Amino acid sequence: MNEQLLTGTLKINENNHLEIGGMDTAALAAKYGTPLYVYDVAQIRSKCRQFKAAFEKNDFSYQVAYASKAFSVLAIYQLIQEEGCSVDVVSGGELYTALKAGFPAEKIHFHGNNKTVAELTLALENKVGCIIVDNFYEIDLLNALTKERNQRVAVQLRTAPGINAHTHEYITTGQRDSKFGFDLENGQIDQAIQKVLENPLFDLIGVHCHIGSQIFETEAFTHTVDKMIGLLASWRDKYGYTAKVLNLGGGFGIRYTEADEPKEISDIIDAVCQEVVQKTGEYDYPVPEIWIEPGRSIVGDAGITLYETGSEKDIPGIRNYLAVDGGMSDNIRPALYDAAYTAVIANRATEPAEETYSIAGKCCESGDMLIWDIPLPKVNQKDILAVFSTGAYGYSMANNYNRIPRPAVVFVEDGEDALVVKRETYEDLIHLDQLI
Ligand SMILES: Cc1ncc(COP(=O)(O)O)c(C=O)c1O
Ligand SMILES: N[C@@H](CCCC[NH3+])C(=O)O
Repeated sequence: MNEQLLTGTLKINENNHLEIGGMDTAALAAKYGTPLYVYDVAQIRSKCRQFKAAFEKNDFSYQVAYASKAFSVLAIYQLIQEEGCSVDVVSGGELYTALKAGFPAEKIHFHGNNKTVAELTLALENKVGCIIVDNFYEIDLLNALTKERNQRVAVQLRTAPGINAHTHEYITTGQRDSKFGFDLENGQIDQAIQKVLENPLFDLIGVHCHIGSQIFETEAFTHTVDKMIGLLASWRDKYGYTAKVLNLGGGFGIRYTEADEPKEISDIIDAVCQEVVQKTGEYDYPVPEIWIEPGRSIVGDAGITLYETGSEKDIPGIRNYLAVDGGMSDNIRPALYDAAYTAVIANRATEPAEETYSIAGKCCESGDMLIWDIPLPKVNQKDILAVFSTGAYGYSMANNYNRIPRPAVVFVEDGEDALVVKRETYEDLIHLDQLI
């Protein structure tokens, strides 16, 4: 096993078991059952602190807003609050969860490309810190709602900056052909700012962009900085408007497998800050606060999923399928994006690889595969398979296909474990159903 995958508190203990947060994964599987999501709390804290420290080292005003779509449950909002970060939410449901967790409303940023009146009203009623306005329809809705309520609201305008970051085409959101934000090239962003400046109840604090997800190229971020500061300088010239905030979104890549080489958080933030200083200097523009919205890079490699191994189908000369007790119902990313993961037999972690397996889920779908062709020791039934880096967009995209209950989620830290989401029961599955 590649040692690089042992991030955070992951290690192999004296029993040759994978350990996380000081807890033996085989013991966790026995205690809570499988599939089980396990999060290394220290690693989440460390990521938040790395982002913050990088901005502080550069003497920047900033907000690190955890993009909670990556993993949105009560306990994560509590943890993010403890670490002094803000959050970004993209729906009434995420907003509700954050508020229920006691997250301070003024540190919640509300996103979405089709926010409903009910969602905007919930955001206004609770006085969220900022609404990131995505489109003309939303400007009109928010215009009407702020006037009706005579309520001032801080807004940012979301732009599609036309940066084509090198990533999977389905998760690239910053390019021009995108459903998100106002186009930068065709004048729509200028129409948008003019409309926003007309309403005295809008406090336009700045501009937002997000160029995609799982990005490794620092240049994609610095290039975005150039474009955005150019936009802000043009707005100062045309409208006499000076922004307080430049929000660069999220997208910082993590290691899923040995093939991934993510940059250090501090190196990316250093480069971004230097570029901001350089470009604002060129335009003689006041250095804005920089806000970012990391999701994956905060929780992604802090999470692992534990499965129990079950049936095996060996087709000699073709492939050896090894099925686990979960699959696309708890991690849809391989099926959706061809996302690659790697894994280890958690209860025999240092045994040498002897066979090649393809890890299948238990859903009634041929595409329900978690990992193709992974070398592992000879697997027994009821071994524990630990899949690495499942903390982002795993549980949050889990579903009940085939009426498979969603897994439990456990937080571990300093040798203590805490159940933060119960395993769904069959009773939960029919909870909303009604007989005719
Ligand atoms: C607007 C916005 N901000 C932040 C994120 C978080 O991205 P990531 O999890 O890649 O950091 C996303 C998702 O891609 C997003 O759409
Ligand atoms: N859900 C995606 C990322 C989408 C990012 C949200 N804008 C993933 O699993 O990688």
